[in-house]
Amino acid sequence: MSLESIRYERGRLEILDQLLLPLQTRYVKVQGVEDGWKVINKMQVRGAPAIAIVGCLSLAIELLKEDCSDKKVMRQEIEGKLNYLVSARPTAVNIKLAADDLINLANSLSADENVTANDFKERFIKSIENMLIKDIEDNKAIGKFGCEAILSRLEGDSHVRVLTHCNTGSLATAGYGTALGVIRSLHAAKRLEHVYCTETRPYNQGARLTAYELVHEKIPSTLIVDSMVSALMHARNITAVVVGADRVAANGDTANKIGTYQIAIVAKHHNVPFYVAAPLTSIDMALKSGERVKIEERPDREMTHIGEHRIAAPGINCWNPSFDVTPASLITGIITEKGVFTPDKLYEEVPK
Ligand SMILES: CSC[C@@H](O)[C@@H](O)C(=O)COP(=O)(O)O
Repeated sequence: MSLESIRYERGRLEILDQLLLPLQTRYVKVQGVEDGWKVINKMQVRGAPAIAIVGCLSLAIELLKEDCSDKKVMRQEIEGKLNYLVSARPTAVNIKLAADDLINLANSLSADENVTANDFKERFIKSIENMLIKDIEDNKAIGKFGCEAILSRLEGDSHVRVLTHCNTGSLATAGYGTALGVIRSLHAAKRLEHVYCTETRPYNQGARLTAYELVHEKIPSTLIVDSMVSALMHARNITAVVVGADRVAANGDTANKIGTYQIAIVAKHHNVPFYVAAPLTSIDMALKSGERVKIEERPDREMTHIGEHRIAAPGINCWNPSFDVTPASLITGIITEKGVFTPDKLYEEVPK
């Protein structure tokens, strides 16, 4: 069974505390929007799709407890709470797009005279709950399309060696994963020889989370530190790089975990195809290019310490941007649940 980052049943939400992994497995209760904001902001739950789903589910939990018979009041509260949740982390677009959709839904339910306050609440909560199912379905489709795209470039039935960065698996989504879903699909098709995952400093999503998932799934894998990527491509004949995304602009520029950009440059140099695997909910068509993506800067402590242990010289200044933007020109294809798009065709071909 794959790892479960989000446990939900109506009225009850728990998330696997990713700050404690891989050494401790502890679920944290999310009792409403305030808790939702905190677990996202502290990165107890992280990964663009998981952030959106947990944020919205925290609202579902809160709404269920409330006894409100005025649809207009409910609509107004919903909008305020969603905007608050979006502010927990700024770079991933999924939660913003989900919030926009939910605000539209709340507006139309509120305006519809045939909808009672109870119907409003029920339909609104149901729509949030559906995100869990849809995310897994989308990830499986991403896995299939990505697997086909990578294999289509090969001659015969040779096996592939893939490099990935950060964590894009079950822990970052409702299940299955995006880039890690592609890797899972290659493995299921018995065409994966090996996957290499980067440590992903400073928060170590690769060493702590991806490595944990790969070991758990018994997928043949090796951990490297971020500065080994060039050496790996030179020495190990990598077939493809697959990474996730926090926000893909309309021209294909992609914001993802810090370090993605330099991997894309190295891949270009070594003629290794570089894929971004992301659901359509990670594509921000309102943003022309990656130039204006707001890049979250995280506390120095993530760099200076590992756990409670200080590793950096006291007094040193730190710069800790959590994401970078890979230009579209370095990206071979964007793998979505609707197929694989080259960045230059993204805007015109992706179903709106
Ligand atoms: C399917 S997760 C895609 C991205 O969100 C992932 O690659 C990433 O950058 C996660 O960053 P994080 O800071 O851990 O939330």
